[in-house]
Amino acid sequence: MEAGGIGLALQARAAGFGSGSGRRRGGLQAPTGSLRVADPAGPAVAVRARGSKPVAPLRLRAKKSSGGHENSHNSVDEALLLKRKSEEVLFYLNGRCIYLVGMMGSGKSTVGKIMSEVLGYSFFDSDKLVEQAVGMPSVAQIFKVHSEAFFRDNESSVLRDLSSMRRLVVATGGGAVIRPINWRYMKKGLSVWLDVPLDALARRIAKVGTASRPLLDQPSGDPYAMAFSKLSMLAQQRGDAYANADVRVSLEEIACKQGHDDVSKLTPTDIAIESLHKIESFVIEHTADSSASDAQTESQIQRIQTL
Ligand SMILES: Nc1ncnc2c1ncn2[C@@H]1O[C@H](COP(=O)(O)OP(=O)(O)O)[C@@H](O)[C@H]1O
Ligand SMILES: O=C(O)C1=C[C@@H](OP(=O)(O)O)[C@@H](O)[C@H](O)C1
Repeated sequence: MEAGGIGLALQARAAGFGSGSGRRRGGLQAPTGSLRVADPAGPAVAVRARGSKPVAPLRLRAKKSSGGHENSHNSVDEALLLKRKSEEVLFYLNGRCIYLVGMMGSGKSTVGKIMSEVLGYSFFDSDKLVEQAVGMPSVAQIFKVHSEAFFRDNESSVLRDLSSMRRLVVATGGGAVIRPINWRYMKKGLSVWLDVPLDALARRIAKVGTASRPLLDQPSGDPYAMAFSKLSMLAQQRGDAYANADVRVSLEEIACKQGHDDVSKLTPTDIAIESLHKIESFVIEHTADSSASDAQTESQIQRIQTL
């Protein structure tokens, strides 16, 4: 699927609104739904969950991204480096999707948009797709009106539907890594963990506020201290879940390579370049013997399932 020229219709019936044809999980009616890719060059491809009944499709234009960060390109050199790297990586990717994982505020959306732009991929933010599927304006409201479990069910449905598509960069929600089934979907493409120190995350979150992130939302207190303490707790609960990603992009490592130790000096473009570089190395290493690497991926998924 090429960026820009694709209309994406999200047909979804949210959990609890349906007639009982979906999976059951934890006492909830699991969501059913589908993402439909309508390619102007050909017929619409419907990827529908078995038993799901589509209702009024929501039209969602795959966004051609603009980077979205004031300081995304430091210099012409950086932009050229990014472009050159993306051209190399495209060859190896062969249409596979990229899933960005990482804690809240790690830059999945910001870096993901830059990557999608240079790769000519479409960008999707899975939180936004969940909001559309459920028909609510924000994740915060979904948590409040329904529950976290309801949100997670819908998140899994969105990832399942995305997993049958190609040429996407997907910014996943920070908690998508906790469900093994989501890894089965994400392993259809390449997953990239943006590993950002908690201190930097808390500083970013304190700057933008926590209203859109219900797990961090606090009515009072010092924004940085509250964000730091909640993020630390979540990081501990999530343990090694992020490390299931195919590649890890450590901001501390990038800063170190640049000869300093201040991750706040790194631009989203620096991080996008490093992500592409790591993806390239991973793919080269794992395509040497593709049948062996398929088996490796399957055994990795089995390990995740049994954790
Ligand atoms: N490299 C960076 N340096 C400084 N701020 C950043 C960087 N990357 C992202 N941000 C900012 O941090 C906040 C969270 O970024 P976002 O991309 O929304 O994270 P996520 O999608 O992982 O939750 C945003 O305000 C964004 O502008
Ligand atoms: O870490 C998490 O559990 C969550 C992260 C959020 O996404 P971002 O990582 O994009 O903020 C969003 O999915 C929800 O608030 C839960």
